[in-house]
Amino acid sequence: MVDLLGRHIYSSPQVFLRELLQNGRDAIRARHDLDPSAPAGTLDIVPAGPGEFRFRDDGVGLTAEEAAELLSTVGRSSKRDDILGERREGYLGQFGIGLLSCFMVSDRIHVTSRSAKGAPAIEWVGDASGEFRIRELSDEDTRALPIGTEIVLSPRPDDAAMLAREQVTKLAEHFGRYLPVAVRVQEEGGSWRRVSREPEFLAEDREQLLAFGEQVLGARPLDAIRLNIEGTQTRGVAYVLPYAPPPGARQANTVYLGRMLVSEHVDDLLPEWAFFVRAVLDTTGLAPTASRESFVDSPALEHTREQIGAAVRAWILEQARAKPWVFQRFLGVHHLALKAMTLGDDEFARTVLPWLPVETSAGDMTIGELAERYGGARYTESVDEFRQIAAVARDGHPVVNGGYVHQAAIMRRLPEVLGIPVTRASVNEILDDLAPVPLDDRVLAVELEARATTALSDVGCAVTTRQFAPEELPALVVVDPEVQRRIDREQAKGDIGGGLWGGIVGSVGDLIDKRRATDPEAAQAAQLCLNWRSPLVKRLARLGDELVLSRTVRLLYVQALLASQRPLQANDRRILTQALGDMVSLSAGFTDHEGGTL
Ligand SMILES: Nc1ncnc2c1ncn2[C@@H]1O[C@H](COP(=O)(O)OP(=O)(O)OP(=O)(O)O)[C@@H](O)[C@H]1O
Repeated sequence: MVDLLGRHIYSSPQVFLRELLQNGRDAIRARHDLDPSAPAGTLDIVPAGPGEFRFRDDGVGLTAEEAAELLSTVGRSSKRDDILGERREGYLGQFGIGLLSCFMVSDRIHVTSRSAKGAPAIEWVGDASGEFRIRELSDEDTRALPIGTEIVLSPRPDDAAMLAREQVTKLAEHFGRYLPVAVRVQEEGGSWRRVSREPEFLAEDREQLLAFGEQVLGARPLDAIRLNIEGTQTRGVAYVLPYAPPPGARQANTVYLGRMLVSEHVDDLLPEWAFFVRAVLDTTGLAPTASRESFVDSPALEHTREQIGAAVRAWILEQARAKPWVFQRFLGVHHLALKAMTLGDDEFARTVLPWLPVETSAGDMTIGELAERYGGARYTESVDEFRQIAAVARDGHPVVNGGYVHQAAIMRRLPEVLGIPVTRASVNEILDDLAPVPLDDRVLAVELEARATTALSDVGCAVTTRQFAPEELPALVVVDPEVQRRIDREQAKGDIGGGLWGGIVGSVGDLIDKRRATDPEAAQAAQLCLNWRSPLVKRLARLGDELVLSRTVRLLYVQALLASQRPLQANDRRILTQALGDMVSLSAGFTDHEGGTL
């Protein structure tokens, strides 16, 4: 029996105290059902020390007949509706096995009980081998006993610590601190220490509620959302975490059943997306499993989960509408969760999206501000594209960086959800977007393009000239995303060498080459665009010295690569070093071809 309980039903012998607390609390409840004027109810625990462990309640007690039926038969319970087989409302027990958990810490269970129904008191003794005996006490002995039940356990030497004061006090607090009856543990000198109290997580006072949240989370919560799900009589609070939980961390919600602790790690009571809150709840309408450490998956549980989700969602909407400062703090910590929520929920998206900040080429702003100021938006699919485009995007048409997690998907939803027109900005369009060189300068510019393209012939980069702001930016490198991918693949091919991967990567590259042969525009995809507004570029166009022009163009190319925040490849670094060396030699008037790099 002990083995069965310990290994298959209960996770730890500690639960014996939970089962005793629960039986005591149910007995008090049953006495009140019989007699509403009965005392409020007390559970007294005398830890084992010099004497034995005693647990006393002033509940309904047991008659000889009840004890024989209920205590001596596994699975018999007075708290179950025998016709429906369901737990009776207001009671915690239902399975008829709880008392047996005491065999995990003691070989013998000794029960003395006097029933509120007026029968003679009884003594019931059961031992772990399955033997039990029961006897009725004399009238005199019955009169000497208070109404209620006392359970005495004699610890096995191995389990002595489990029944001693320190551990018993800890367990009584752990499981029973919020029971709606007085739970007391006897101190060394004989006085009583009360461990039960009103649940802080149901406190009316907000400050008290937040102070308790701080104890639960180890840091002050961003806010406390009160929960009250009437359908399953579930009440409590959801604390908004002030930090982002580690990815993949399981939810850890604390749940009480009829104010008795079920678990501090319930992970299926909240919707999955609500990982940024931690709930502390009391329920009476959900059914526990036999181990009493989680809840049975049922429509009631599903309903509760949905209702909690709705409350958390309503809280977010309320902050977005009425408390922008709280919403900003929330966003700072949980923006990923929030973005994910807007993808699947239109109504939520409609309210929250205007408040969501985005990075644009005209600075950070919210989607609402973007729509108000510019009437619409352009966005990129990647951070890389954004960097290239942002450098030259005109003020009237800012571009949103869609490269962050969920951002591009959110941008695509704006027309449908908020009616804001949105277009995808692509690198290919940038050059078309830029102003052409003035007519008077065209000839000079075309000449410069040809000379500069020759200077960069080894890197395969065509050069164009356009006008754009700011004039301090002399050049831009514009790389078609497909070309960028190809460059990366070539790089990978070089790194990997032959072998299987080299072969696969190589054949993908070949496919692209074939496409390019039939698509002349694609071949032009990587370009260096010189800024005709830059005084440096204009001077360069009038420069007669081909060598200085070539080295300057190569330096501008590397500088433009750096400006687009792309890491330099080995070849780019070689160009930089060589061009710098050459420039130093040239400015020193050094023209000897033998020793230098010229
Ligand atoms: N302290 C007590 N006072 C009065 N009756 C009790 C007491 N403890 C147990 N009983 C009776 O014995 C029955 C069996 O108790 P047990 O703890 O084995 O199961 P349970 O409380 O009914 O259900 P569960 O296994 O879910 O705890 C109870 O239904 C109750 O009627």
